[in-house]
Amino acid sequence: MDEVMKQKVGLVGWRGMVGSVLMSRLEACGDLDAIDAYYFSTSQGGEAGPDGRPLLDATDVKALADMDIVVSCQGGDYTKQVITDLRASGWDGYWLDAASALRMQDDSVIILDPVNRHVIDRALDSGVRTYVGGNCTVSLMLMGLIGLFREDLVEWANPTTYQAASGGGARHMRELLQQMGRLHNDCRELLDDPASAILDIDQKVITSMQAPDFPVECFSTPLAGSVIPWIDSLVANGQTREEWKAGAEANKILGNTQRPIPIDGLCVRVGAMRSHSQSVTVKLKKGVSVRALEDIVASGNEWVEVIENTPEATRARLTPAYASGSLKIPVGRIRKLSLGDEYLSLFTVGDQLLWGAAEPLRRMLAILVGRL
Ligand SMILES: NC(=O)C1=CN([C@@H]2O[C@H](COP(=O)(O)OP(=O)(O)OC[C@H]3O[C@@H](n4cnc5c(N)ncnc54)[C@H](OP(=O)(O)O)[C@@H]3O)[C@@H](O)[C@H]2O)C=CC1
Ligand SMILES: N[C@@H](CC(=O)OP(=O)(O)O)C(=O)O
Repeated sequence: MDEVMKQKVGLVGWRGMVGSVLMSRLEACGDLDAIDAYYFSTSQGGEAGPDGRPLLDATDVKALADMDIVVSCQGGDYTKQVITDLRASGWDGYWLDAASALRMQDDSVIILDPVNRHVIDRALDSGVRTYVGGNCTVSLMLMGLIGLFREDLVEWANPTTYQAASGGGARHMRELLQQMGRLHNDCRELLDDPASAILDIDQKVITSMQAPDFPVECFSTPLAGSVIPWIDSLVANGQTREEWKAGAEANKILGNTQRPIPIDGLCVRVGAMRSHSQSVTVKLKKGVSVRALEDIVASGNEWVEVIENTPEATRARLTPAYASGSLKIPVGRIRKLSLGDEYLSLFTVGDQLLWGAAEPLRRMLAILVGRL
């Protein structure tokens, strides 16, 4: 029997942070064996790639056009640099992208198949060729809350996020740790002395944070021991781009083109490493018991874990420390607000490099090669 021809898949950005997570998932899930992988680089063309063959030049449109599928984790500037010429060359392969550049275009679909497989399948049937991973916070919110959206219970949602340093990229993660180390170092002597006064230690921390040589090149301000209630640029009405994405992207993912659900809130950077958390107030369309709501949330997908609303369970399993490095989507603190029976409060966490970036791409590739 003839062996089925494997599709040629160009991997761009595979050695970056998101790309590395994607590569390890492709390997762990056996997807690499199902494709004919070609490795590209914007800076190391010609050097040996991970498969021993020379890396292809990621800006070479002819080399890209030889692929059936291109998966890019290289960033939006790269996408903008090549996509127009690539499409203009007549290439009608599938472009899968982690960057936001093409997300809101009419001819692209935002991929999060446990949430919108129906949207993806419809797009594939109608010949759509561009599939883009969603913003990490948006994807993680929908992974946790999709049960509520499916039951048509959400009148509006108001998330407040607690976003990890990894959302800014690898350099930001390093800077957070440098800041933590600097704070510890500057108060170490007092900290080691059990008789020292806590306010003296605290003064050392304040002085350290405010020192002109405190490392703030990436965040522009201390994050360790602090929070930053601003992510990305200003768009309009005082909203940041990260906040704008919540409503715009979530409704596109859900396929709510006619009647978008209002989703807006505040995005905050905190000193977590790679898992984003968010506290969401949901205005329900009708009063439903907490017990029933827990079941509905749990039914969202196989990765959701409903966490009992107790201090023990919350501390053990509703934290970045628990979710990081896994596909788990814990959802907890599920309770009604004293504002009324239709006001639901909950908290959810997820690894922003997995469901927030690499995993939707891996799964879309698996869909395209018939593995999912
Ligand atoms: N960070 C995040 O949380 C998310 C990021 N994204 C998207 O993914 C894009 C890539 O993000 P991210 O993975 O964080 O970016 P990285 O900076 O980690 O990697 C991007 C590229 O930098 C080049 N590079 C240069 N020096 C090195 C080095 N020493 N080690 C590894 N790579 C190096 C590589 O390209 P080359 O081989 O061509 O030189 C690599 O593909 C973002 O621009 C964004 O659009 C999407 C969702 C979340
Ligand atoms: N902006 C996100 C990370 C990110 O890359 O988002 P996007 O894929 O929408 O550009 C964060 O800072 O946490």
